[in-house]
Amino acid sequence: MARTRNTIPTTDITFKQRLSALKNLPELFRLVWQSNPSKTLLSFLLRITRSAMPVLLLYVGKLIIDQVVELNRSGGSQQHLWELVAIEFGLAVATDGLNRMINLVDSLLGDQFSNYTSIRIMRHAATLDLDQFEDSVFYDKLERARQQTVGRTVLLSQVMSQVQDLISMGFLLTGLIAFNPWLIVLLLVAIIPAFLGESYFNSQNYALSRSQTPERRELDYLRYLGASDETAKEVKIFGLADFIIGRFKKLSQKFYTDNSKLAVRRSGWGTFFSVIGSIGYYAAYGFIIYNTVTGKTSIGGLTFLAGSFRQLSSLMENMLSRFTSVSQGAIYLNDFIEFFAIRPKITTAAKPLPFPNPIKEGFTFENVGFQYHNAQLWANRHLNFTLHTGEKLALVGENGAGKTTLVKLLARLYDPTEGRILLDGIDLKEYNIEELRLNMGIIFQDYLRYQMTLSQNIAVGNITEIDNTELIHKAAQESLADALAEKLPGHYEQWLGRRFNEGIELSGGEWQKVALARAYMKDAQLLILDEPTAALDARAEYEVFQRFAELTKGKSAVLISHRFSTARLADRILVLDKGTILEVGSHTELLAKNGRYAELFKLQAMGYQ
Ligand SMILES: Nc1ncnc2c1ncn2[C@@H]1O[C@H](COP(=O)(O)OP(=O)(O)OP(=O)(O)O)[C@@H](O)[C@H]1O
Repeated sequence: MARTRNTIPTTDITFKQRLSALKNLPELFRLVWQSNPSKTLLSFLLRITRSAMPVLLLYVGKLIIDQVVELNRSGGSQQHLWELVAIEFGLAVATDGLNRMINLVDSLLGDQFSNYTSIRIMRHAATLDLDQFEDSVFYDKLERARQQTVGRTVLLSQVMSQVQDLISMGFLLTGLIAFNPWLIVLLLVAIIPAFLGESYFNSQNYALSRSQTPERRELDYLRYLGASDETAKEVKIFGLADFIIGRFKKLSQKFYTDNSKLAVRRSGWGTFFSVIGSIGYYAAYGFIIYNTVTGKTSIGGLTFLAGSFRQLSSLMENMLSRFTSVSQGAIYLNDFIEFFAIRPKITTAAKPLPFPNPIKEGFTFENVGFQYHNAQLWANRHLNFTLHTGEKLALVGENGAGKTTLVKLLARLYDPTEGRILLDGIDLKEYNIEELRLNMGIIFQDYLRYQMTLSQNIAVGNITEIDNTELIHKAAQESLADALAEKLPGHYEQWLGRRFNEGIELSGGEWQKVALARAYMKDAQLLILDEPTAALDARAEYEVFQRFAELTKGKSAVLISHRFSTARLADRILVLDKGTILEVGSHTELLAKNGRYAELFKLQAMGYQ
């Protein structure tokens, strides 16, 4: 499906939006706490202790200098001086130790947090509807939520550092205010322009990166097309390398140009603001020196105040620039939170009915219509028929006639846009959805080729039976995949596909037999095979259907096939055209009718003559 371009605003993100994004931080803390409460607490305690260190070090430094000056001037015992030096040494060692512990705890916590959120994303994604995945706006959101796993870990340690610096500042400010409150004004003058600049450029960065999401996805796709085992064959045969590389170059160059323009502007303004910051610092420094020279402050006081001012200004600068990235991270967090706020529309009723076992009447389509999200045309319309218990129904029709969509509706991968589907006279929506799917064995034409072992590939049909070797072997026998298992060096434990080292690639027909075995893993009441034999050779197809007929005796089945040799085996055939039912009947009835079915059947038969 062609994805529409996401309508992302490329305008600036205002300061207000930035502030309001901070409301996401409690949610971040909640998630961090959930991923590991004890490490979160430890990190917090370590940071609080660490935040007292700068002011303590400066203060002890002041006492040392004043003591040295005093001893120089009037002599006396040096004991107190050396005690102070020992304290400063202890503080310096403790600061270093705390830094290392904070880094360690943060990185361990970050890893756990990242795993925890990745698992939450997968869990939530598993609850969502198929059509939500097919919606490009949703897809972009999912992509950003996924990409931001690392970003969120960084955000976490930034927020923690912010808290730590804030407390450090509180300590330092107390000292500075006690000396002269005007120094605070100088501090603000030095810092605020830099903050506004940072804030502006960060919002530009965010808007740019957001607007680039669809292109970034295309770049990833091109990277995959250009260098992957799955695509190599077609890329070679069609000589697509230059085409793909050309498109990649064009897109990546555009990315580079947009990003570099912004980076250059940012760097220019950054230099300007840092000069302003230096002016503010030296003005304050001069003021303190003047006070020292005129005897209002001791030399120890000079080092303490100058040190405090320098540290405060760098802390404040750090905090303010970190604020912009924290708020930016918080805005990104929106995507994450919004992703979790998406609720599936296809759900189980509040008081679901148990799935009937056995099914008495069957599935009845009552004027069912379905239109895909963003599609102009209806994929199915005015469907009225009953799939009776024990009946084998074949769906035939040209490409795009709506056959696969019809079975997706049966499995409630989508709900009808109009009309309803009844099971034993009751709306399908009233039944437990998990039970419904448990009672259906479906193999789609685009089934997955899991890069796993043969036995796992079969077991996915009923994953709760993954350790039931007997059942897996039986399913393989029924789908003719057992001969394949014998042939493979690792038999049922043979790794399939080429992605991993010991993997062996299968032929299309062999894969299909493996996929078919999945349908036999469950004792399903309804079997749906969507073009199950397209890749099988004539003998295999004949055998598969012989067995299928035996194995599904008394069960309902829906077969989608373009091969009339397959379709004719069904009790009844539904001929679909542009989503609606054109003809219904058995093979003989439809031939006698001499309509579309007869026409297509004769066309195919002619091909064999
Ligand atoms: N995920 C989708 N989003 C939008 N439109 C879709 C989607 N899947 C199918 N369609 C459209 O719905 C119509 C019916 O598709 P469907 O896959 O049901 O046809 P089909 O009869 O199974 O075709 P085929 O024989 O080619 O497998 C087609 O026009 C197709 O373009």
